[in-house]
Amino acid sequence: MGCSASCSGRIVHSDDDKIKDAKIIFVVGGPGSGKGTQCEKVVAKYGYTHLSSGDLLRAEVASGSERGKTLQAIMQKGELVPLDTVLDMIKDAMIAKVDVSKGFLIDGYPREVKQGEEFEKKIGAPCLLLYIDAKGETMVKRLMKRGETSGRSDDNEETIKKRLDLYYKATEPVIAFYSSRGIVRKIDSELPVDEVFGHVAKAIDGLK
Ligand SMILES: Nc1ncnc2c1ncn2[C@@H]1O[C@H](COP(=O)(O)OP(=O)(O)O)[C@@H](O)[C@H]1O
Ligand SMILES: Nc1ncnc2c1ncn2[C@H]1C[C@H](O)[C@@H](COP(=O)(O)OP(=O)(O)O)O1
Ligand SMILES: [Mg+2]
Repeated sequence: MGCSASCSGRIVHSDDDKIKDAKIIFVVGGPGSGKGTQCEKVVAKYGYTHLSSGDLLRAEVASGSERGKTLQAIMQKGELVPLDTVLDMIKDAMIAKVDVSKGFLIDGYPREVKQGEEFEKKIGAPCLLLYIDAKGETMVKRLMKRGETSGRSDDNEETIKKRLDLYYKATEPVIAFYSSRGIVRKIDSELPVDEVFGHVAKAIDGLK
């Protein structure tokens, strides 16, 4: 299903089939928990493709497009951008890389259960969810520090508080949703970066 014979008679898999069959890892955790930090290390060790929804959105903002301006206003308030926007961006980015990718780290998505459901309808199922867990006060401290140099308009005290509240309300239920499927690995991100990565690597090595 979903395959078609090309003119030469070879079986051709559509882009949709290829991304559906890719190895997909969701990386979920609060703002400042260390998702991006760990993803970089996974890329270095395993060669997976790192797709951060936040980075994709910030690239759109940086392009100066009309859509980028709308997105910027939402992100500055610490709110979630519309589901379709972020899912389309992720899907396009996956299609662009699927032929050369060993697997995908989807960082910062899903941010709510509905995003997970739509991802599975339009793309495919994850084989692992890395739950990067840190205390609220740790996340705030890290983000305030990151804000000194990040240039991110959402790394300020007021927006950080809103992002954290939204994380607890909307994103934590994502973890319960996937726990029942047995694919969640909880990673203690209070530890030093390399120790955190030791646990991340163990979770990835446990994949078939
Ligand atoms: N295990 C850790 N210990 C101390 N600081 C960390 C750790 N992981 C990340 N950080 C720092 O916390 C900040 C947020 O990390 P980042 O990876 O950008 O988080 P996220 O992508 O989840 O928002 C960064 O400045 C990073 O250097
Ligand atoms: N999956 C998603 N759905 C809706 N909005 C998203 C999103 N991912 C990112 N955004 C928007 C809202 C976030 O507050 C902002 C920054 O996201 P991020 O870079 O993933 O933050 P962080 O890495 O600090 O957790 O971008
Ligand atoms: Mg990040």
